[in-house]
Amino acid sequence: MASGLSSRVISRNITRTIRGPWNFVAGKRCLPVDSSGSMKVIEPASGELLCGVPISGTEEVNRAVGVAKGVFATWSKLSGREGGEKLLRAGQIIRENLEDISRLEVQDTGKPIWEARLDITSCPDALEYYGGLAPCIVGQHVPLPGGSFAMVQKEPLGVIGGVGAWNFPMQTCIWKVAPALACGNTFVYKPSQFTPVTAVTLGEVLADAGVPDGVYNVVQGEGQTGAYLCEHPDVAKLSFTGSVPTGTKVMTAGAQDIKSVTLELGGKSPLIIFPDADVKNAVKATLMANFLSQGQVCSNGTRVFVHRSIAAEFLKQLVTATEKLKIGDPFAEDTTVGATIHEDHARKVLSYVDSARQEGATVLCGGERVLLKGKLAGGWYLSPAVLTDCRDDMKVVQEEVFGSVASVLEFDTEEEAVKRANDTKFGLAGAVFTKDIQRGHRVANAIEAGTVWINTYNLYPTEVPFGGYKQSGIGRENGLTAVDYFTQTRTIYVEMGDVDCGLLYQD
Ligand SMILES: NC(=O)C1=CN([C@@H]2O[C@H](COP(=O)(O)OP(=O)(O)OC[C@H]3O[C@@H](n4cnc5c(N)ncnc54)[C@H](O)[C@@H]3O)[C@@H](O)[C@H]2O)C=CC1
Ligand SMILES: C[N+](C)(C)CCCC(=O)O
Repeated sequence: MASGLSSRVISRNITRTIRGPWNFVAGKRCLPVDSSGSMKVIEPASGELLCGVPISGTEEVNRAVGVAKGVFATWSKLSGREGGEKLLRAGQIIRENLEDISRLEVQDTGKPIWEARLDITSCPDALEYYGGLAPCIVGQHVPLPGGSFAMVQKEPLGVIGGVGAWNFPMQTCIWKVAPALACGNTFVYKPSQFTPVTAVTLGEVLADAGVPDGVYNVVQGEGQTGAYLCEHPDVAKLSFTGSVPTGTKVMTAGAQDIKSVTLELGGKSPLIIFPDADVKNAVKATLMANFLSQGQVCSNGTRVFVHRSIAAEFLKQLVTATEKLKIGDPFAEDTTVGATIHEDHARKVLSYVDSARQEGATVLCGGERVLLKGKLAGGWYLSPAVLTDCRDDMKVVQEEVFGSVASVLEFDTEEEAVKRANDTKFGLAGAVFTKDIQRGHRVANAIEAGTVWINTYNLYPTEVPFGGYKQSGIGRENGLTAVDYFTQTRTIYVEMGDVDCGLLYQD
């Protein structure tokens, strides 16, 4: 049979406007069967109502999990090539609709359109990677004494419950769904209440790609809906992205039924710049490490350790580059800073700048609300902040701000920089900037984090694992490693001789 990839006859049923219904169960958009009210979703760019979304109750979560459980037997029995081909096709559909989906993501998140295009491009990257990998998810044959042998099988877990954050809505969802489905699992996902849109778009994409109804489902709601999903006895595994306090709750819920749990949590990552570094590249990386998506990125390198000998020059270049960032309409092609997700979060980010000032930091630029005109007047636009005169014990240096606030700290020796870099409860990421290859590797190996970049920042190709040390999480997403987190191992022992039971049996 011809591969779906060579065929251009794929129907396109993607909803391109902000329009409900917002649940996706059994292969179509639908209303929840029970609901405890409606969420008002605000468009970050304007502060105006984007849509109202009914909150799914226990009955709806039961329905979605039941549907996913019902189709598990069919989906998990497909060969890797049959299932994988559908994921490849889904990737192709997203590529062909990239602009429309990116625009939905901008409306939902307030991030600049050029960034949304990059985020959405990473979605087919993941679908294609795991679609291609699916036929290679195989077990082992283990020869044993006397001609006996064992088959070690990689088996899916069952229904996966996914809960996501608001900063990378579709990417976060697909990083979970693509490997989970490639391993033969089915899925129920609850997006963040702030960004309900593109998880539903993914349902339409997968349906168009021929993924059977019920393999992927979406329920909507706040923490309570997430909790129902995590506590559901028929959910085999939980995969969560969000804050540490909620991650703790998800893990606690999982503990009740001994569910496997993957957690992608927060960070307070170090970016260490040595005197031999290329300063322009270090400045570019510092922008990437702090100001993408309005600073709302878990892996951000918000503790910028700069060697004292180059600190003045580095700060000069960093402030110049930061002041050139263009705050504006997220849909404008030249905008580099869009809207913060919502007012409460913006106020929290600004409160960190205030606390830094009170503790003695100097704000070299930014850290203020910028009022835009017309339709954008209600959005919360914050100017990216660069802080100096920082100390390790300041609140802004200790806690995850999740906003555009870079704290610059000076250091004298490599040993000191590494020690201070690791003095945190988090361990998601880090980076080292140097032209000295030995030092680069030595420091990268000493940083206690799941990802360390040498001479760059915030790149996460699908091919490489991503996840945290310490309180930044458990488990890994992406790469071959993700397969281990969405499968379980069954050993079948085949006896080829007589049963040897020692002295137990006497002829
Ligand atoms: N990956 C990361 O590092 C992220 C960190 N954050 C941090 O968390 C702060 C709060 O942001 P939120 O979106 O409110 O993050 P959150 O961790 O509260 O929520 C993340 C997701 O978990 C759901 N949830 C909440 N309570 C739950 C429960 N008991 N059981 C299951 N699911 C539950 C939420 O509805 C949402 O979908 C941010 O200001 C930021 O500091 C937020 C998003 C991502
Ligand atoms: C990989 N990344 C950083 C784009 C998204 C990971 C989760 C997060 O920031 O919430």
